[in-house]
Amino acid sequence: MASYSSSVRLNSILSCCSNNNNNNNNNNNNVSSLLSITFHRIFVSNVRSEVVKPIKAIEESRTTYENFGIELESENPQNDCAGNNRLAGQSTNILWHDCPVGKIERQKLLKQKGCVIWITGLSGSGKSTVACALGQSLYRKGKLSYILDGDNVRHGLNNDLSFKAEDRVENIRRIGEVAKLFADAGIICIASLISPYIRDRDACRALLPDGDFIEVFMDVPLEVCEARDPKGLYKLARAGKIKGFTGIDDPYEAPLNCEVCFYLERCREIF
Ligand SMILES: Nc1ncnc2c1ncn2[C@@H]1O[C@H](COP(=O)(O)OS(=O)(=O)O)[C@@H](OP(=O)(O)O)[C@H]1O
Ligand SMILES: Nc1ncnc2c1ncn2[C@@H]1O[C@H](COP(=O)(O)OP(=O)(O)O)[C@@H](O)[C@H]1O
Repeated sequence: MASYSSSVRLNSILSCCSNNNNNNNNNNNNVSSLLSITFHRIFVSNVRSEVVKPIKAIEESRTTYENFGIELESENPQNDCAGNNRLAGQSTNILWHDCPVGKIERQKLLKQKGCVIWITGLSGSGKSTVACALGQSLYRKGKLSYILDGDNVRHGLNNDLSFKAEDRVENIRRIGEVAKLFADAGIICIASLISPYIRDRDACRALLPDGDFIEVFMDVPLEVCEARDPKGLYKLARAGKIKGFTGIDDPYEAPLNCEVCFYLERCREIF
């Protein structure tokens, strides 16, 4: 059995993330090579999601839920449990403050291109495993990356959020914003979370320049994830002890046009 990390080959990720030219060259141009190397089991699609709306990270503009086109369905959709309005941006009379040292300078310093690699899939599909393998390989190549793992972020920043639909939306929104900051810092940000809704993932994509958001789908069937069940959560969900578990009694919307798809058959070749 090959180790997870040794099976990762990242030359294309590095070429995608390296900053040899400063013309903001689209990472998308390199995406094919990018993750085609990551694992032998990668399939690459060059087609970007049609769902993506052309909302871009215009620094002067605020990000609001309206940008995301999100309609929450709770009784008081605009209020979170603390009674705060989460729908509309609450910060008014604010102006963006620019610094002479920006993303381009930071990227030059780090000799890499900041971007977001967004790994989505069911619980147990292998998101964290792939995220760690990528992180290790990048580290060995001298590239600075940081993993935002859904489970881990819920221990801190997002520990006020449940798994209800509106809280998952907020979870993804916050992690999307944090990931964007990491990318702006010039860091290769690996976000690994279930992120079950297409619209939320596309909203995160729309925060970044074209090509800087690489969506990776762990296309592993529910039966396989359930058989793995490393944390025993599927068993609890089947027993009705966890309500609203993704794939059991909560939805998962598979990507329509992600950049990279890990198929189970290919996974078997390695593991
Ligand atoms: N109800 C329910 N549904 C799905 N997952 C659950 C649930 N309750 C707890 N967990 C554990 O939380 C981890 C998923 O957190 P995420 O932040 O990635 O979820 S989400 O993106 O907001 O849907 C997930 O971790 P992973 O197995 O790494 O995916 C689970 O361990
Ligand atoms: N390709 C694979 N083949 C077999 N087992 C795997 C594979 N990838 C991950 N695993 C195992 O599956 C379980 C879930 O992996 P993990 O990365 O924690 O998934 P997730 O983060 O999506 O919940 C772990 O026990 C891990 O060792």
